[in-house]
Amino acid sequence: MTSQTIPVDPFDFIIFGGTGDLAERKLIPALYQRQVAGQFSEPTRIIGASRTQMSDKEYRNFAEAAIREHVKKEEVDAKELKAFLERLTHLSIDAVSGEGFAGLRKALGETKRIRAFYLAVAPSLFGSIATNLKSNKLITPATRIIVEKPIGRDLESAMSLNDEIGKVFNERQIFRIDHYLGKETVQNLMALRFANVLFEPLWNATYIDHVQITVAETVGLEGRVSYYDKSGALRDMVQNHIMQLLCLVAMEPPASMSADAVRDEKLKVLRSLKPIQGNDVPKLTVRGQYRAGAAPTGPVKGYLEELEDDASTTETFVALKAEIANWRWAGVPFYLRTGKRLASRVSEIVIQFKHVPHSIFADNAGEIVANQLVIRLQPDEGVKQWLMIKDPGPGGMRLRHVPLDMSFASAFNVRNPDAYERLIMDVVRGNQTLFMRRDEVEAAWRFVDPILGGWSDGVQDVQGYTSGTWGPSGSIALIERDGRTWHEST
Ligand SMILES: NC(=O)C1=CN([C@@H]2O[C@H](COP(=O)(O)OP(=O)(O)OC[C@H]3O[C@@H](n4cnc5c(N)ncnc54)[C@H](OP(=O)(O)O)[C@@H]3O)[C@@H](O)[C@H]2O)C=CC1
Ligand SMILES: O=C1O[C@H](COP(=O)(O)O)[C@@H](O)[C@H](O)[C@H]1O
Repeated sequence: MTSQTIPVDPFDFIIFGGTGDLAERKLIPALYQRQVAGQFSEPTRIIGASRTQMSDKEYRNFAEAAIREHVKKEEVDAKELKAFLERLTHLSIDAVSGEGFAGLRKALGETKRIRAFYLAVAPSLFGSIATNLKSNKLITPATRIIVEKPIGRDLESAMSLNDEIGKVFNERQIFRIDHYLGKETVQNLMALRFANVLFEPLWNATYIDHVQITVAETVGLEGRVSYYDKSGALRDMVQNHIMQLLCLVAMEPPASMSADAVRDEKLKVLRSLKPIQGNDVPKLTVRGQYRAGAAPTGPVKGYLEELEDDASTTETFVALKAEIANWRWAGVPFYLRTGKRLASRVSEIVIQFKHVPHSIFADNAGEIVANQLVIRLQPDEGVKQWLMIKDPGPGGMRLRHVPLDMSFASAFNVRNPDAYERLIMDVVRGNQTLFMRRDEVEAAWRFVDPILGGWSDGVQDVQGYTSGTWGPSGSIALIERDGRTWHEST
């Protein structure tokens, strides 16, 4: 039996926003997959809550449609689907007026069972849901609350959101989701670093020239217009997902995999980031916005046309050069970039090692290319270590650059679970290792806030880039100024 199929204790899972987009596309399909994996014990129950009045039957129809739309056809099993749908009910609850919470109390009853409240609603509702849960005596010792990003739009709002939740729940009960931490390859990064003796001695400024983190998307707004235009790529992707990836690459070995051991080390990285502020903002950051062009799926509109507002300066692309001011990383740049409507969908981390200090080979042996480790997070998850070898054959000493290539799909013939599957089960198990602690979220905002401040001073224009390319020319200039180039992500 693998860890994916060890059953968890019975639990009650309540989704506030149970009829919303996140529930439909991610939460319900993820829960269904865990049913199929045999991870639920009886009597596990799932309650969708939202203001809309609907019968249990109507909610089950909604869930079935979500599963049929978002789970591969061959993974939908009639018997499992029926058993899963029987666990589902719907309650009409208004988070603001408090109407319906008494009904929730009645439905849950007096039980010691694990109780998880997933807040898949706008952050403005977090405080009133927490207060209503408390005043309706719905919080038991086995209660957990899961909150989605965005946790604030700057340090101040993040702190007040954390305060609101913290008035009702203690930190041990709060699970702040960053779904990137639930991705298989992101967890693999920890295995690669800390379960092999090979890399750790080289994992520092003596041997590493620089690090690149790319999270590139080909999609545009996907209907999330009003959220995205108020957010932009820095808040939407860098403050959370990319900062978390950077922490996992840069942190010291934690004492154990316990939640606080890992999170303490990540926090130290965030606190060691050199601030980017004032005159450094235009030098070290690039903001871009996509224009009309060709996506892999065909011609697409520009951001402003999609938005129907030609005054917006919201960035859909960010590149920045970060530095970590500590002994391990002093002088090693971390180049970060993310954007929508880019040339291909790829998320990867590139560790660029330094050149050998001296070549013993003749000039005609060919160039010695510095070693590179490429950790591909998605798609085609895997790890590629680029090495120099001798070209086979009798032609003398000719050097060749080749990859040691480990593709997870061909190495392990198993389904790659969605991040939400792993994270939801971790909530039930009470394991917070892959969830963000309050101080981490706030430290990430402390880094991001001065950049946002610099941008809002208007000294740095948003640069247009054609959809289907790798972003604005400023992004290429940012890294080429340092005599380096972006890894060609294909
Ligand atoms: N969608 C996504 O991919 C992602 C979303 N998120 C975050 O998750 C949260 C939910 O997003 P999303 O699902 O897209 O949002 P939607 O707008 O699609 O859904 C919102 C849900 O909240 C319910 N709701 C609204 N007001 C109330 C209320 N007063 N009381 C009770 N329920 C209410 C709605 O139902 P009803 O109107 O019937 O009450 C609906 O079920 C947001 O914070 C978002 O930023 C984070 C990452 C990704
Ligand atoms: O959190 C978010 O992530 C998605 C990208 O997630 P992925 O798992 O598909 O890589 C992004 O599209 C969205 O804008 C952002 O809110």
